[in-house]
Amino acid sequence: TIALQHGAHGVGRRRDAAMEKWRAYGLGQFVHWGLYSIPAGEWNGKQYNGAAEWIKSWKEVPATTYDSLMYQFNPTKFNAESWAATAKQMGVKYVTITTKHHDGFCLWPSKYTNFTVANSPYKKDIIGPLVKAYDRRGIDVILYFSIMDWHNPDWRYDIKTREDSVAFDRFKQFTRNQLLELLTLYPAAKGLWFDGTWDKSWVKQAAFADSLEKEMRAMRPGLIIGSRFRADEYGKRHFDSNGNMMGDYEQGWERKIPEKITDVHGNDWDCVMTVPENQWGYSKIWKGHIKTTDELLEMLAKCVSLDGNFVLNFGPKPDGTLRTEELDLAKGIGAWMDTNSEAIYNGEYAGLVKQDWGYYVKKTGTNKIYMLVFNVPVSGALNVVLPSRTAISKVYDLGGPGLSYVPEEIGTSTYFIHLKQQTFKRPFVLVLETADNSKNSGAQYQKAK
Ligand SMILES: Cc1ccc([C@@H]2N[C@@H](C)[C@@H](O)[C@H]2O)cc1
Repeated sequence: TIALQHGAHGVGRRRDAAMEKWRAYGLGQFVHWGLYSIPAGEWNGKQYNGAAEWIKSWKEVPATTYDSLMYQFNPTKFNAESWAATAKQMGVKYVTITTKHHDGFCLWPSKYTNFTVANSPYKKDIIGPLVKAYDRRGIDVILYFSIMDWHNPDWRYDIKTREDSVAFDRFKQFTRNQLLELLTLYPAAKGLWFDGTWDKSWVKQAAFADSLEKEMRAMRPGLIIGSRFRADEYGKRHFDSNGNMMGDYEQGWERKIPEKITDVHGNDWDCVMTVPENQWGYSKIWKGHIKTTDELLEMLAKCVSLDGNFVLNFGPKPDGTLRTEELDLAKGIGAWMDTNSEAIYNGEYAGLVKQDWGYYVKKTGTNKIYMLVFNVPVSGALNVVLPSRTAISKVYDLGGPGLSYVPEEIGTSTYFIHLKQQTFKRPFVLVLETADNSKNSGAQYQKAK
């Protein structure tokens, strides 16, 4: 291994209560809201074909004109309680909220810049009410913060000259000031979700970022920070020069999901996902495929089955309301979670052979296995292969307590669970209770004929 001053400071998973709680969340919500929500992907009647929250980077958009959107920010219908109630009904356990995106506009009244809600017609703090509304419903809050800040004249993409270095030193102090300000103003926040950290200017700040991370963790014991915040002294991001993960969980799964357990290297991780192909901020027109409730439920199941959390993005409208499509998805996911959330919360990788019918989830600390079924085979027989000397002692359906199943043993620790009905309208969950078979002779299952 290479001697590193600013590499990963912990190897393996954090075992403290705060991180164990994060690991158990299963389902989260992302909220992208800011000035970009006003143009919503359109400028002078032309469609921006990138992600709506990146419209300031479009050559058609003069930066100063974009920044004057601050004088239009007046979400008269914003109600933090209704956003949090929607999230609660959906069954999310944590929410990640943009405090400042790349454009530099702050949704809290920062005293380190004028480019904040305080100088908009709305005037009031947005972050405070959101933290309160979500937190009092038992939904933990994570604050999204973009290091890259297109509004701040001291921002640099790289540091080439003395002048760059002087300016960027000011920028680093500004960044530290804003982060300590956020932690001070919103002590209920459980973590920080960093973005905008890929440019050389920041990647070169291994020492500064490392000491800032230490300072923030000292200020807020248990604080959760992902792998995207800082690079090591060789510029390695997410995983340091010895291959150890930076931060507390892997933040690489943006709009993509790992295929198999070896893809996640035994680390914690979350997947952040958009409803359309690639829009985080509110976009008037959603082009391409819009994910359905069942698609999103399958993504959720896949993430939890591979030891991760699934975080679905909402892009509220400039008036502060949520768009219909997102409200409908929240309802659809919430309805499924009402019946099946037991298979999502406190779930982890079950270590069983993956089958075509769906995903296994093991309840942390138990021998309870959930089968989240998305693809019913024509045969109606769900194949289950358990570790040798393990038997199924009981199977039941989370959705219908009356329905029970008798597994047919077709080989050593290998079963078919025969489904009685043939049509299923919704994904469903079977619960397996397993027992050590080595001493068990009277297991309740049919011997193969
Ligand atoms: C190339 C790229 C950079 C930043 C992003 C930001 N990360 C997401 C979580 C959104 O905030 C998006 O704007 C997306 C793609």
